[in-house]
Amino acid sequence: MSLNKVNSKTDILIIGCGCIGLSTGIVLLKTGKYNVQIWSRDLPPNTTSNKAAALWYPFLCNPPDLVGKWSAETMQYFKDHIIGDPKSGTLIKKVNEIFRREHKEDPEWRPYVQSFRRARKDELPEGYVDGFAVDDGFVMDTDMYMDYLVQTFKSLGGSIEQREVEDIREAFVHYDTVINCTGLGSRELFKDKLIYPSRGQIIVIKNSSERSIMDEEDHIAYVIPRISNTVLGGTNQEHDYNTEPTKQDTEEILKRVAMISPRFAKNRIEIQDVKVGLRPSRHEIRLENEFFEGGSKLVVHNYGHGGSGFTVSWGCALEALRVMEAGIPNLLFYKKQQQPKPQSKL
Ligand SMILES: Cc1cc2nc3c(=O)[nH]c(=O)nc-3n(C[C@H](O)[C@H](O)[C@H](O)COP(=O)(O)OP(=O)(O)OC[C@H]3O[C@@H](n4cnc5c(N)ncnc54)[C@H](O)[C@@H]3O)c2cc1C
Ligand SMILES: N=C(N)NCCCC(=O)C(=O)O
Repeated sequence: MSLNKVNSKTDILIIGCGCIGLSTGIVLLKTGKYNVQIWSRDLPPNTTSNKAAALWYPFLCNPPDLVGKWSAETMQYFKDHIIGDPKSGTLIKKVNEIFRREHKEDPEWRPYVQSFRRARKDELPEGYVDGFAVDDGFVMDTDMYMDYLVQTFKSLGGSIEQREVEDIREAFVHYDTVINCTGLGSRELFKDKLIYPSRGQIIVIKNSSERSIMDEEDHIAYVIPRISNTVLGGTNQEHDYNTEPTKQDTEEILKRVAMISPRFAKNRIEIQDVKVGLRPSRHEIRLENEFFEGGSKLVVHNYGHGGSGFTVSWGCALEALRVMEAGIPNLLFYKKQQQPKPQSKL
């Protein structure tokens, strides 16, 4: 009994076309063992992923040890396969996280990131006494990067269909193995009430700046320079589903950013755009197998990346491949179990 196979490759469906679904699809296609199709209700640029800042730096995401491992693997993957390609919209940019109070503890992901160091005094704006630094951090011009992922996925033979899945059994009609990269959509599709929105608003401006700088100690303030513009942020309103920007949040963000980067206090800021995204927040990333229909169908869950989807994307994609390949033999076993027993001749 074999799985759905065409041209001796196993057919896999991915639900979701955000940074997680696309990264996972690319990793599967690069093995040469799978035909991969994506079904997704929204396509770039209309995904949460497209609303991200985005830079490499763990944030609002757990569990800490795995996020550290997957963040480091993602940084290495970017260095090996992406940053050198100008079409990717990525740039190496030092990042500083700064604190108004002394911060004795290093971040939990420190053991995984060799380039981590403490900030120098000259990197701290007035009123800040401590900080972290990652000199080989990098940023993504999000829409450019998302288009790059779509093009890479398609160039490897992947196909994308705009299609909402209301019941996972729709997918099982055509596929034995499905990878769930629906982010916040898992709240409905898999009735996972542990995943909820954390609303983030950002401002896109013309000015650029030489580094990414963030204060996330008591509130959120960040400046993230990109190729074509700079992102100022942000907010983190849990269980808030409002996807419309508010004037109040814009004013709050500008006030907070002026404190971490005085140049924004002095210069007139030319706002190009204001965006809102709902981070898929969960107490921890769900990256595991779940069997359905008596074990004859496999769903690999890969969702709940909170404020770090881009930062852990490739580490999680590689883990999803490993988890899926550990699950498929059981699928075959269950399918064999369900085959009708040959009638005895006696
Ligand atoms: C303001 C803001 C700034 C951020 N900045 C950063 C940053 O600097 N660095 C970083 O690492 N992360 C950042 N993030 C977090 C990052 O954006 C998310 O972690 C990431 O986008 C999650 O990716 P995803 O693919 O899981 O989700 P999504 O991008 O939401 O993709 C989910 C996909 O599944 C589809 N889908 C859902 N349900 C169904 C269904 N039933 N049927 C079919 N399709 C379905 C959706 O249409 C969508 O295509 C930021 C987030 C926000 C809001
Ligand atoms: N430590 C961070 N990554 N914060 C700054 C980037 C924005 C972000 O991740 C979000 O708003 O979710």
